Order: sequence, then structure tokens, then C-alpha cells
Amino acid sequence: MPNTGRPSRDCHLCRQRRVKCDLARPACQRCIKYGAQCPGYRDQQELVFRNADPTVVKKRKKRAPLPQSPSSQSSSSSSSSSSSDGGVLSAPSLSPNGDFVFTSSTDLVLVNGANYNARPPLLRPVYEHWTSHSVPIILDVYSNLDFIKDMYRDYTDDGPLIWAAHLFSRTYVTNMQYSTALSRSSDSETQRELGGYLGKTLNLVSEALKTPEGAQRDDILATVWILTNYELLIGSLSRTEVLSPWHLHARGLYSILKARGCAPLLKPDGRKSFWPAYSMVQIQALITNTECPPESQEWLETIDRLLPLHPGEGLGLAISYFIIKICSVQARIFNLLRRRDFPGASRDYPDLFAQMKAAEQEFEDWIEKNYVGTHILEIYAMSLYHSAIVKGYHVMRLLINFLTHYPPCPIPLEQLNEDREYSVKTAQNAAQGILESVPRVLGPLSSSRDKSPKTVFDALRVIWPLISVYVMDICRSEQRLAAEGLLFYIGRELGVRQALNTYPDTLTLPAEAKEPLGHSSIPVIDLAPSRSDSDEDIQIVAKNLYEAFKDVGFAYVKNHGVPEDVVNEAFNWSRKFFNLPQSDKDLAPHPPEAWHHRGYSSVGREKVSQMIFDEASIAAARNVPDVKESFDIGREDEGARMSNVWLPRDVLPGFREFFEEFYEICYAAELELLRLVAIGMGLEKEYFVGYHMKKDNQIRLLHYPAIEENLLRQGKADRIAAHTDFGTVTMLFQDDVGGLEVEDIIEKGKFNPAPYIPGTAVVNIGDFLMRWSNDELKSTMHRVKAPPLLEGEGEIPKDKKTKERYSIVYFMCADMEKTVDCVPGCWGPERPKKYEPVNCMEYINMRMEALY
Ligand SMILES: O=C(O)CCC(=O)C(=O)O
Ligand SMILES: [Fe+2]
Repeated sequence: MPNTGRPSRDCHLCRQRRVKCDLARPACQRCIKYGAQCPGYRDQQELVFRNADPTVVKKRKKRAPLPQSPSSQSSSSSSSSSSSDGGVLSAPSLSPNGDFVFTSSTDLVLVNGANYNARPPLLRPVYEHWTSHSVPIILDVYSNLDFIKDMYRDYTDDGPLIWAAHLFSRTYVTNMQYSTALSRSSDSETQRELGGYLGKTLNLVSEALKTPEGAQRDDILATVWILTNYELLIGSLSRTEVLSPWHLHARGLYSILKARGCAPLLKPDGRKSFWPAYSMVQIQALITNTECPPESQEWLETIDRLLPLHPGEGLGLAISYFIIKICSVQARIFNLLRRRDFPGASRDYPDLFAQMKAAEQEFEDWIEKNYVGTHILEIYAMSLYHSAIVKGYHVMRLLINFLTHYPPCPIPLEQLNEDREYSVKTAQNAAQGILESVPRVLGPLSSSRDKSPKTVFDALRVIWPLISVYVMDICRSEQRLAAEGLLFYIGRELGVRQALNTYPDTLTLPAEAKEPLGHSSIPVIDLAPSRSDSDEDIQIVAKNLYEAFKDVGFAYVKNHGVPEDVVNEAFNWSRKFFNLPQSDKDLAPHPPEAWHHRGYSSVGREKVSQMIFDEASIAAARNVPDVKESFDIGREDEGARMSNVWLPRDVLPGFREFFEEFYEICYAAELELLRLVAIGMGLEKEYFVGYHMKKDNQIRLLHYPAIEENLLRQGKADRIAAHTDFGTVTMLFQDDVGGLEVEDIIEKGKFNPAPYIPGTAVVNIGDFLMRWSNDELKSTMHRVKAPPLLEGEGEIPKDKKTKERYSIVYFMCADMEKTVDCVPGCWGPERPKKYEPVNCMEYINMRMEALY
């Protein structure tokens, strides 16, 4: 058997008979027809890859096939097999270094004593240097690209393709062998071999490229393309470092394509080798936010002209045209953002958005007219299309965010918001397409996952799309998590290291591009889909809520279950109440006992403080008054621990009735939310509901009177000082005055505005649930300050007053008599409970004490 080149892939019997084998598996049809039992294929025999000095390999190449192990020739072999010839070894002496074996075409197994012994004796090990299998490996890897096979048949034994095959296959074998380890830099022999192959490949390529004919050689183009894939195997690509080797090879591909020009595209082989190379070039443009090569148009038009002869290229062509347009839009956006060019951005925006949509439309029109099948190459192509969508709309959203910070922008804010919503939706749909394609490419993620060389190629192709889902925060968090899981699998199990090298966007962009004006990172979550019959929809809403509460502790909730007119009516009653003369409001006074939290508290009476229980600290906190007045309402039934303190009925008729009803409406919304949180945490749906049966909740009407704005800005007065809520969950309705701020989840001490978003309630986790969940869900600090400064607003005139603010808060609390222990799933051997069980009433009392 020669060391390199073209080992026959035929089954043993066909080879012996010198007839053409149809390569069918598990048994070839020819054998079946002859009535013989097909003895199987060469790669089904056990094969031990062994390290050897490459120079030995070279020597062997020149000789006739030897049935001899290289270990007998090479003193540097790491394999200390006790037998040196004949290829048959007794079991125990095999593979002391954990060499590789093939047990079937789809299985690479690391040998260890235990599983070797378990193997049937029929499978005889064949001893050869692994390089004799590098070509079969690469052919298996690229079995979807038949031109690669032809090339290995047509080009010389010692050509660049052979050395690239050694390089790629050796890396593949090493990665698979140590797939879960990060690296094996200590394996100097492997490193030396790899260095040798890389050097040899690069030399042969650059030698060939010295002549004009060399650039025309399809094998040179294919070799450089294999090199870009090799860089992914070792994970050398850094998206933003354009000097990293992957980028150099991708640029090499471009310069070879450029030197070749259109002539090779007129020949079938030239076209076949063009596509993989060109798609790498396009990927580079996508990654680096640059335009596709200017020659693209010419190349694609040439391809287009001969399309009737190659109809299978239609999809690739349509996607390539699409990517050219996306790259151009992206490059223009980056140009504007990098220069922080507000006027340019607002001038170009309508055109950029329209271009993007037009490109999308054009592709969709193509799809309508053409059939896209389920061939693996079509699936890859669609994934690439989807990743261009994700990337394109991610960048578009940056531009939209940026523009919201520019008041002179002539595009109305509503339009920008609508476009942002469209961008997010489209990107998320595309991300879904990517995620759904992966199991079709790699097989279901089950324990019997195929780890044959072919899957490495499949994995290489889905890496881009998955990385784009993983790193682009336009995708939903559960999509990004799913992408992360798949990338881990590809990196750790399939040995494609690039999957573990995903870099967050380190591009320096203006801060305005990251968030739209006035938005903190609080997600907006629509509950409406959770009321459908679809279990999947319920799960998604629940997961989104859970993620928001885990990461931020806050969410804007749309369709929360309290109808908009009811909320408006509540604000009307609240305004009526607080507008009563002071003496009337004082007819429903908050009792003197701190724990009896009902009735009216006038300005300055209550001081919220943050988990401080000692007298001195409470006194200190009282120095800065909270300029607010409030009215608290609780459950009305006989079992209530605190009775409500209502106004005499004739003072504000209808007020009490309305809020008694409002209380029930809020409670219904509470139950829905609690169920979703439980589902999101993987608990039984009614888990939290069971602790909230008694309606031990509280409604709080808040009024922050107009006040000298400078007092608020200078910290001489507060509306409500920074605090966390102490119940289970809080639902807050606010008016459009602004001023609510939520602590940044990363930069502690920094507070981001949480402005009014029409149709939403602000929902946040309280300390009780944080403790209950062993700190899994976050109770985040928030406060009410002066509304954010308007653009261009500098000094506030001395006696300018802020607008008065109204808000209505519904605090959900667990039943007073219940004692809670850590929620199941939030603790375990790796995560001990941080808190003792606590009784609800005791807990609330402790917190109330600090208030007055
Ligand atoms: O009025 C607001 O917007 C915030 C109220 C609040 O955080 C509270 O009462 O706990
Ligand atoms: Fe609060």
C-alpha cells in the first residue's frame, strides 16, 4: 500500500477481483449480486495511527509498499509497540500512548486497554504511518465536494494538496484524540510534524504562485482553501485581527481568484473550485464589515451566463448576490458609526434600510420561483444566508440605536422603533433557521453522534452561522444559549477548535450604537403568546421572563393582564385622591405602627432604606427626605392581618370600590406571572401560586409632587431612594414623566433610566424571591430621580420645578403564615443553600421596621 495518494476505496473483494466496487455500505451491491458476503472496506479495519518522523514517511513513499511498521525504522516514534512487522500485534502491547484507531468509517475511538480487549478479534490492526490515511480522511471530510476527489486523482503525489491533506488530517486526528483538552502543546513530535507539513504546503503554494500558470491551477486554489479550514481546526481566527492566519489565507484566496479572472469560470472544474474559495472570501467580508471584492460582480455575471448548464449553482449565486449587498450596507454603516457621523447617518439611513430590505426581497422572490431542496449543500447555503441576515440586521439595529440619540434626525422615533422591531424579528427568525438546520447537518444531538471525518466538514460549514447567533445580541437569549451548546459540541466533541474561540464584538463603536436613547437593558416581554395553546410559546415566554429576572431582575411586560383602560382609571382615581385637601387625605392616616402598612402617608413620612436594620443607619438615611406621598391598600377579607384604612365613603365615593376590584384584577395577573416564572425555572407550574393563595399583597398609590429639580439632581432630596423591593415580585405602572432608574447589572452604582413604555408594566423581583431562589433571580436596586435631562439641556434654572409623578405599585407577597426554603433546582451539592428557611411574616416585619 503506498503511503500517500490514492488508496483504493473499494471493498476488499472487489479490489481482489479488480472490478469496480459501487462502494455501498455496509455491503457492496456487487458482492451481494455475486452471492458473496461483502468483506467490508479498508477503513473499517482497525487502523492505528502512529507518530513517526516525517522524513521516514518520505523515505517510505519512495519505496515499494512495505508491510512494515515505521516504528521499526524510527527511533523517535512515540509508539513503543512490541511488534514491528506483519501488522499484527497482541492486544496488550498495542497503543501505549493512546493511539487512534478506526473501528468503523464513522467512529474514531481512543484506544485504552479496556475497550481494546472488548473488541472482536476479527478486526485486525493494520500498522502504517497515519499519513497513508490522510488522503482518505480528507476525501471523507470533503465527500460532498466531488471535485476534491478528482483533484487528488489528477495531481501529483508530492503536490501541495498532499501536504495540505497531511496537515489537515493530522490536525484532525490530534484534535479528535485530545478533543476535550485545550491543547497538547507538549506533544512536540506532533507539533514538529505539523510545522513541517504547514511549511511544505506554504512553500509549494508560494512557489506555484510565482508563475502566472501557477495561479491558474485549481489545486493551488483548493490548497489555500484547505488551509483556511485548517485554521478553523486549530481555532486561529480572531474576527477583528485581520492579520491572523485565517484572514491571511482568506485574502490569499481573493488574490488567487483575482489573478485567475473569469476564464476558469467557463470550465466546470474551474467553477467547482471557485465556489468554496469565493464563499470564504465573502465570509471574510461579512466578518470584517467590509465590501465584497469589486470583481465579484464580474465573476458572478460570468457564472450567471452559463447558469443553464449548471442549474445547481442558482442558489449559491442568489446568496452571493445577497451577501454582496449586505456587506455593502454593513460597510457603509460601520463607516458612519466609526466616525460618529450623526448627520451622515440620518441622511443615509432611509437608503440603507431600503437597500437591506430590497436585498432580502430579491432573495425571497428568487426562492419563490426556484425550488430549494434538502441537499446538504443547500442547507449550508441557507444557513449562510441566514447568518448574513443576522449580521446585517444586527448592524442595522446599531445604526437605529445610534440615530435615536440624535434629536435633529428627521426620521420620527416611531419609525425607528418600528424598523428596530422589524430588524430584531427578522434576525431572530433567521437565527431560528440556523439552529434548526444544525441537527439536519450534524444529526440529532444524541449520544450516538456521528463523529466521522465527514461531520468535521459539516461542522466547519455551520460554524459561521452558529457563531453569528452566539455573539449577536440581537438573537434571543435562548437562541444564543442553544448556539453556545452546539458550538461546545463542535469544539469539544468534533475537535473544531474555532467553535471554542468565539470572540465578543470588540469593535470600538460609539456608545450610542449599543442602546437606543433612554433604554436600559431591561427586555420587553409580551405575555400574549403564553395564552395560546402552544406549549412551545408558553415555554418561550416563560424562559424569556426567567432570563430577564435572572440577568436583570426587571422586565417590561406587555399584555400583563391588567387592561389599559383599567390602568388609566386607576391613575384617575389616584390623581383624585392626592388632589384632595390635606385634611381630607389625613382622614385615612397610616397607623403609627410601622407594620400596619395601610392608608395614607404624607410627604416625608416614609423613608425606604436598603437592608439597613440598625438605628444609626436608619437615622442617617432619613436625612435626605423622600418627597412623595402614598396610599397603601391590602386584602380586605377577615383573615387579613392589617385592616385597610379607607377614607370615609362620602369623601371620595367610588374610590374604595374601584381599588377593591383593581386588587382582584392585579391578583389574576399575579397568578399568571407566578406560573410563568415557575415554568421558566423548570418547576411545577403551580409551585409559586401555592404560596400566594391568601392574597397577602399590597397596592401602593404614589404621588411625587412637583419639586425644585435642582434639589433632586444635587441629592438634597429624593423621590424614592435606591432600594430593592422586599416581596416576591412587584408590578409597577408608571406615568410618562420619567425618573425611574434601575441599577446597571454590570456597572454597580450606575443607574440607567427605565422610561415609560406605553402598554407595559415594569415587573421586578423582590428580595424575598431572590432569597427563596438562592439568589438565582435578582432583586435589583432602583430609585426615582429627576427625569433624564433632555438633549442639549445643561444647567437647570434655579427654581425650575420637575413635573409631578404618579405611579401605582402592586407588590406580590407570599402568604404570611408560610415558611419557605430554597426553591428546588436552585441548590445542590455544588451550590449550597445560602439561607435558612424563613417565615414570611417575620421577614416582612423585619423589613417594615426599617421603613418608618
Ligand atoms: O414610583 C416608582 O416608579 C417606583 C416605586 C418603587 O420602586 C416602590 O415603591 O418600591
Ligand atoms: Fe421599588
